[in-house]
Amino acid sequence: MMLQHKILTINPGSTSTKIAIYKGELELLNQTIRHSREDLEAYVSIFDQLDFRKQLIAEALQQAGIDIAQLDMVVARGGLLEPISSGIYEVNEEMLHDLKTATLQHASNLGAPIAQAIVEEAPQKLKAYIADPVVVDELADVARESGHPLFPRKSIFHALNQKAVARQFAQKVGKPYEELNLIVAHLGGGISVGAHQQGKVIDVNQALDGEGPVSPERSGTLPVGDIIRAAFSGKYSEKEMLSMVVGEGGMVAYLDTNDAYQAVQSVEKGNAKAKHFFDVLTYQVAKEIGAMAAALGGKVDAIILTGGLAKSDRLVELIADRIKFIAKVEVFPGEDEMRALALNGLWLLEKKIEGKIYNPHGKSFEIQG
Ligand SMILES: Nc1ncnc2c1ncn2[C@@H]1O[C@H](COP(=O)(O)OP(=O)(O)OP(=O)(O)O)[C@@H](O)[C@H]1O
Ligand SMILES: CCCC(=O)O
Repeated sequence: MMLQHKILTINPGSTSTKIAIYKGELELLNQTIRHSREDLEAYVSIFDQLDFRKQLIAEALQQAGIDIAQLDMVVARGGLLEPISSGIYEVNEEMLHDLKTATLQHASNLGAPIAQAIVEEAPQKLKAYIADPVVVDELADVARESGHPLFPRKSIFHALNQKAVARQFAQKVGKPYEELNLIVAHLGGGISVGAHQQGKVIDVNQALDGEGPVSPERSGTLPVGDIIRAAFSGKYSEKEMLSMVVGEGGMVAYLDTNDAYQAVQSVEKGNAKAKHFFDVLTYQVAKEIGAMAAALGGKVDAIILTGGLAKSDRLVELIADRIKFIAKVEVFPGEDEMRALALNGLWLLEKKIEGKIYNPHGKSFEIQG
């Protein structure tokens, strides 16, 4: 029987806020509200954009004829919280506090507070949730150390899309996700490569500002001694150094664009610089996949390529040629984070999964109903 729950999903990004409405698994609305650089520059911190973005969502819903009184749930993308296990979490005071005071700024920090503000305005009893935020942490103990006890590794990656495509693959091959060993490479503005061992991401590069392959907007792993010397050279401010790592690193630094689609097109037209960059990017992605194959002890059922860059046959081929000796390569081009949020909400409403409580000072507890 088709269930008819209505769910609003919200995904705040650096230059846009995406919203979608699902009725059961059916998508009724999927809209990207774009924010100009000038609009966002008016706000000192990402959190200051809360009312601005919430208001735009309210207007978009009104224009689409969606009444929040008809919603059964609001699910948003989670932000840079304390490390937590995979799942769907009800928005609570601790979560809102941690997001407001988060050291790392990321637009997804706005997901929970926007969702909460919307449910508070609803005439009916309505709850706000986040699902599989970027801080999902299932690292194996051996994967937690870096090379210095002061700097343990962190699990920050595209958990929402990685888990969603891994589950889609599992469904396709008719096996539970929890029985498969998969390597998932999310190739977007940032790149994360995760080792999924029987349903847990036991190792993954810290894709926000720490490790991994070069990507369209991020530098990935950099030679740390050279970075320290540059930071203390007096030539650069902290802000400039950080933007070399995220925002103005990677392809932006090499090719002066964050548009990988256009850059790949220019390779077809003979742009040697762009060709070299993508040879490097695909080489580094393949190396990271090799590392994750070792993390899985060589037992790999499949390698999944996903994200915006996986829409390019050229890039997929360059990566696949180097790693197909490990396992078969599956491609899930683009990302479907809105659907992944909605499905988490649906599974909760249908009681197929249980909601969790965000409580960073203890464990996550299952809640009733
Ligand atoms: N057909 C294509 N070929 C190559 N690159 C593409 C193609 N389509 C989109 N892209 C590129 O994919 C990138 C965006 O990917 P995606 O939408 O997964 O990233 P994002 O959501 O902005 O960031 P992130 O995935 O890190 O959250 C852009 O650089 C875009 O130009
Ligand atoms: C790794 C953090 C998620 C993102 O790139 O947006």
